[in-house]
Amino acid sequence: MTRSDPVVGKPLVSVENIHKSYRRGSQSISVLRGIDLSVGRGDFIALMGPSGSGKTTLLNLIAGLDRPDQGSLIVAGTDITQLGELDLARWRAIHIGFIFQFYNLLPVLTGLENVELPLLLRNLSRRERREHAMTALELVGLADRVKHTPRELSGGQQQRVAIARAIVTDPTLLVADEPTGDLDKNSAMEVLELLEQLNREFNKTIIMVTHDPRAADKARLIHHLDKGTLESPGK
Ligand SMILES: Nc1ncnc2c1ncn2[C@@H]1O[C@H](COP(=O)(O)OP(=O)(O)OP(=O)(O)O)[C@@H](O)[C@H]1O
Repeated sequence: MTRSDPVVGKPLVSVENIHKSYRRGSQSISVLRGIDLSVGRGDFIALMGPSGSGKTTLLNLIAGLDRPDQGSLIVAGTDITQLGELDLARWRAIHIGFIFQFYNLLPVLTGLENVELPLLLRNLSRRERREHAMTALELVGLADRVKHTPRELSGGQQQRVAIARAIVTDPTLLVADEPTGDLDKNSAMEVLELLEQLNREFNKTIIMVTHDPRAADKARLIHHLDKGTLESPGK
C-alpha cells in the first residue's frame, strides 16, 4: 500500500435510483426506495440512521454482496449489477476490504494466518504472502501479536487484525459495518484513529455504517438514511 496525499475527487462509487425489497412470507418489504449516492475517491463517509433503515443493505449492495431490484451501481469503474456470480466474487476479492462488527476472524488461525487468507487467491509465494501480511499487521500496530489466535487478543486487537486482513490486498474500497459496535470506548477510539489514518495517509476510500456519533465524527461526510431514503449529507 502506498502512502499518498489525500485526494478527494472523481466518484469511486456511483449509486443511482437503487431499490431493494425483501420478501417475508407473502409480504414484500421495501427496504431501499430510490437511493442516489456518490462517493469520491479518497473519501470517508459515514452512513447513519435508525435501526432497520437499510444501512447494512445499502453497504452490502455497494460491496457486491447482494443485488438491487432496480438501479445502477457503478463501483471502481464497473457496473456491478451486470456481473455474473463468479465475476462478482472476483471483483469483490480485488476491490473490496470488509470490516465487520464482530471481526469474523477464524478462531483456529493466528493473527498472521488470518491476515494472509485473502492473499491465497493471489499468485504469490508463501514468503511474499507472509511479507505482505506482516506489513499490514505492522501498520495496525500489532507486529508483536502475530502468533496469537483471536481468543488471545482483546476485542480492539481483534478488530485491528481484521483491519489488517481488509487492507492486505490493497483494495480500492473499505466497507466497515459498525466497526466499533462491540468495543469499549478506548478500543473504539484506536480503531477509528486507524481508519482515519488509512483515509488520510493512504488515501483509502471508506464507507462506514455506524450508530456511534463519535465514529461518524471521524468521517468527512455523514449521510442519514431514514425508511429507505437518503437525506442530504451533513457534517
Ligand atoms: N436477508 C433479508 N431478508 C429479509 N429481510 C431482511 C434481510 N436483510 C435485511 N432485512 C430487513 O431489511 C430492513 C433493513 O435492514 P438493514 O440491516 O439494512 O438495516 P440497518 O439500518 O442496517 O439496521 P441496524 O442498524 O439495526 O443494523 C430490516 O427490516 C431487516 O429486517
